[in-house]
Amino acid sequence: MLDLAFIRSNPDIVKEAARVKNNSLDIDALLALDQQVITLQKEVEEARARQNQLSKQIQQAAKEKNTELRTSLIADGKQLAETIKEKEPLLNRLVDERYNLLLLVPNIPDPSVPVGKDESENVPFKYWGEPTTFDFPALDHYDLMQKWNLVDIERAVKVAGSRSYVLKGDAARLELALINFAMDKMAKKGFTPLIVPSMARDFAFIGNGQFPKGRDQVYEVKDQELFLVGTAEVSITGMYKDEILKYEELPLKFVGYSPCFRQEAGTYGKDTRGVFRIHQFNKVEQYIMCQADHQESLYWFEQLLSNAEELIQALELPYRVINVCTGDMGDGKVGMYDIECWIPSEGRYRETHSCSYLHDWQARRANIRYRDEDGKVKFVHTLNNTAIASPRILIPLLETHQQADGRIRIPEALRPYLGGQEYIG
Ligand SMILES: Nc1ncnc2c1ncn2[C@@H]1O[C@H](COS(=O)(=O)NC(=O)[C@@H](N)CO)[C@@H](O)[C@H]1O
Repeated sequence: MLDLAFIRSNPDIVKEAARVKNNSLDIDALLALDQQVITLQKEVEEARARQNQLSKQIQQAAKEKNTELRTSLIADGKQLAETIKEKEPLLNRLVDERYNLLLLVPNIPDPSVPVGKDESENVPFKYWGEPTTFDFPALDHYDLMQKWNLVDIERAVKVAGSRSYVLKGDAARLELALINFAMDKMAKKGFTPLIVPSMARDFAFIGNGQFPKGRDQVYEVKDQELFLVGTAEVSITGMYKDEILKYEELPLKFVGYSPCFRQEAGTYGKDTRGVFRIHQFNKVEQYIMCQADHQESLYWFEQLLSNAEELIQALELPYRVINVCTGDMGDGKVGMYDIECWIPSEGRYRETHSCSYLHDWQARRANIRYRDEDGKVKFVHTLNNTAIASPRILIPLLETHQQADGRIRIPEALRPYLGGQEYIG
């Protein structure tokens, strides 16, 4: 959410942000509604002030035994009370309506963000490692997993329907190794490990930005006022709702693990083979709350990116980093880099990590503030990036490290988490 004062004084900037983000919100309609609220607010306040004045005059008239004046003042008071009774519910309804529209206002993308309509206009700007080639017939991740009995999709689908999977044997151990590896690495960098709830109340989704717009992607726990998170980011934002932190506490650095659940509405028929796009997965999430300063946010944005790069390099996976364009970045972001790992069987890079900074767009929605060194209360800035998301990361991992004899080499960095094991198969 943006500061209403900012929207009032910069309608064109906000309209341009909506345009480049394919956001259809009518900013003029929001501002017209805002004007209605301001006018009505003034009328109700003036009526209240008049009421206070009247009650003093009525007391005065009573003191002076001026019955005639007192009677007419009381009649005025009744008239005023009627006016307030009629205007107040309307004012409250319009304030709610305005709030619901404010939730749909996009953040302003940084000037460095490429303007584009969709992911085809994202801009790759960094490559690491050469795309893997093989001098033997290489298998894709699903064939590899079946070869080594690492997955059972049929039985998972029996239990949970489409886009489900069972990780078996070394794949199950590999996922846990990756999660521990990521948590350890991030903890060593001073990020506080968290294992957060995967069920959260609606205010956490509103605060994080998944509600109201992305509600169709979220599973609901029936009759419980609870929803399943698609990322630990939601739970962490919700944890700090309505709090006022001290600037000395900032930056808060979390590495949060949670099972993640996504309806993947609108992706019917896309990425249906294997475990690329599924309803439930596990993710280790980097999350930062820092002081409300653009340079501070940029610093942590770069830090979160390089943390993820370090992890991927340790897994020896070729990747590239792309600057996500306005049409693909979503409402809340100021800037967003995706990391895409090379998938040999597809002969292309595919997203495995997503790194964003949002200034105070989330913090304003979740009302997370801090008292700065001058004692001024401000909304914090928030940022997030994937550390590891599995099983998607298993796809480049298994494919890239398959050997001519069919076995899969385990990168050095993971071996301590697998009892020193060097190969799968
Ligand atoms: N449906 C899915 N199936 C498997 N993996 C997924 C799915 N959705 C997202 N992911 C993984 O989770 C990563 C982060 O998801 S994201 O929506 O892009 N971004 C976030 O959730 C942010 N909180 C940063 O992690 C993706 O890059 C991808 O690796």
